[in-house]
Amino acid sequence: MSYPDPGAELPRLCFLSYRQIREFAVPVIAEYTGRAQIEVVDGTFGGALAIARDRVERGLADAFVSAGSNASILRAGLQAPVATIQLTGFDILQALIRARSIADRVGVVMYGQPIPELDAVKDLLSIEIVQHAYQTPDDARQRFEQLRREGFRVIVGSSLVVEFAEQAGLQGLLAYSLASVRKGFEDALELARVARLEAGRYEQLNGVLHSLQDAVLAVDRNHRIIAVNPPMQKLLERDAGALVGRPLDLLPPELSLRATLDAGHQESAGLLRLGGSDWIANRTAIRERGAIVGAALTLYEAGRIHEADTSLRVQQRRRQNTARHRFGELIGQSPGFIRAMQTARRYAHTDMTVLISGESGVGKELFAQAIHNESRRADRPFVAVNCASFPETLLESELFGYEEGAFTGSRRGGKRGLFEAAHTGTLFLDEIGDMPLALQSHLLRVLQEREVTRLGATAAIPVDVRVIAATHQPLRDMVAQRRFRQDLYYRINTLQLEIPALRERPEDIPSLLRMRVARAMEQLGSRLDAADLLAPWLPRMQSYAWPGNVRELENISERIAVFLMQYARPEDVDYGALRHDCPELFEGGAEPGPGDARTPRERALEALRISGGNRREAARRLGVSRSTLWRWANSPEPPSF
Ligand SMILES: Nc1ncnc2c1ncn2[C@@H]1O[C@H](COP(=O)(O)OP(=O)(O)OP(=O)(O)O)[C@@H](O)[C@H]1O
Repeated sequence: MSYPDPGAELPRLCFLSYRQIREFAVPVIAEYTGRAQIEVVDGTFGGALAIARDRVERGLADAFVSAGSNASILRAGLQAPVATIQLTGFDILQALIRARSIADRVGVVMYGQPIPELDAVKDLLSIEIVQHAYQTPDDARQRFEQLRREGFRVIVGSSLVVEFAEQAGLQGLLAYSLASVRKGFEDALELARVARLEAGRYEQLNGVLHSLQDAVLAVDRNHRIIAVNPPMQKLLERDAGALVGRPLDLLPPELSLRATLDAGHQESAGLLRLGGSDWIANRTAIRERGAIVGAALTLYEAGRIHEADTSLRVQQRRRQNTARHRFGELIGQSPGFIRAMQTARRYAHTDMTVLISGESGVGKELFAQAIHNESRRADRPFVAVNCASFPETLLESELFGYEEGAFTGSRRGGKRGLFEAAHTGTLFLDEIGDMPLALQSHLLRVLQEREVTRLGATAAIPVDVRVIAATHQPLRDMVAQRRFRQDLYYRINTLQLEIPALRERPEDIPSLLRMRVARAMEQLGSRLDAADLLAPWLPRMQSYAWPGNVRELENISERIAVFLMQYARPEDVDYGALRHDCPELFEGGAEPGPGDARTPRERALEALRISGGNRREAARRLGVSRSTLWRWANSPEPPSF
């Protein structure tokens, strides 16, 4: 017995037979040197199938060659190609001619069915021929014994029968011809070639199956497992050997593919719990020419989908939902501003809802971004929405998303809302006071339950979002007027942050102006020094009310930069001429007139004098709060900048 080299490139054939045909085939086997590796195995005593299975399991044979009953047994019991050495009528004729020279009574015992043509041959050869067919080796022996008892001395037959004859001292003649043996080997070679092609294809598919992170299992139409990849083996805590070929019923009922196999029922994104984890399950029917021949189950760990979802959201955030500003970029040294910064920094380290209040343009969004960027959510999305800039219905679908078909014109596949987009990050709700009352109830529900239900959907999606809201309106007054829901007010008002108006912190004006004018001049290509040039205007700027706060200051800074561009040298600047470019700075009323260079303290004292000491009136005249008026009036020195 010779074992072929498993790494060989040549097709590997396994020739399983009884001794007679084995010995007879030796010259044919020799012809295949260089074309195939042939292992010759003794298949006597019904052990052929066990040997063949072993070769299949160890991957040592691409195809098998055998004859008679052995071939039938292999075909029935082996998941591998089997070529049969077929007897032809010509083979039998040749054997009978040889037999005629020895005796005039010849017995024929063959595997399978009796050969009808033998009766015609009998007359032709003018000898007595009695034929029997057998199905099993025992059957073969009985048929042989019967002929022996009947006095037949020469028996033509299969390898097994020839062996019986020799053991009994009779003349046995093998019915096979070398041509039939050769044909058997040729068939086996062709089967091996096709099997290798299929194995290659299978290996590729198997490689794909094995490289998948998802757990995959497939069954044939008889509910037997035909494929199972490593993640599925791990999940089931059994290796492939213990699963492949076994009925699916042995596994937990959650994995059943019965409905898919029986009725073609497909399932996508079903949820099941197994091994202590949640899994998303897909069930698909495997069809061949329309008929269901098997089914496959794919499981994705729900946690992984979450991760993928988060990373997708993070990527999207990189594109659009990013907070750019940090505390380090905020300009301001006034006590009020520094207090606000310190408070905001403390808030950044919590996960609580913050309500930022302050006039328009004071920097509420800037603070919200800085809080986000200093929080543990810094590398997660920051999504900002201005509640005042959407009509009610649109704002609702923007915030909460909608399901496909939720309303006429809704997008296919639906749309996720900003709450979902901000998942794991921060949602900045600007101008929350402008949110319609009906929507306020919806928002409150989402904040309390920490899950959103898209419009038109039934299932809620859990969201982990920190909310920062901002308002320029007095929300408390709005609650009293029933324009803002009290319960929502208390829900979002957990941490309060008040950003003082710019006129209440004139100390911040010079640095903000210098910074903005310098940046604008640089962009315009001017080499003049903004800081020096601005100095003569500063008292005026500090006494101006800045109703648009820092946003207005930025706007005026740009106009100043354009104004200064017309001068080549600092000494040429006509300071009074700015009145034409920035008339608001030079308007009268409570504001200082043109050329007014008074300090805030002087202005506060003057206003108090005019108002007869009435602080409320003086503050109103100056456009500042009473506390600012008090601070200005009590500042010993003009504010430094
Ligand atoms: N302390 C600061 N330092 C630097 N820039 C600032 C500062 N405060 C505000 N800004 C700038 O002023 C502009 C207005 O700020 P922001 O949009 O944050 O104000 P807001 O209070 O949210 O306004 P609105 O209420 O109108 O939405 C922005 O360009 C911002 O960069």
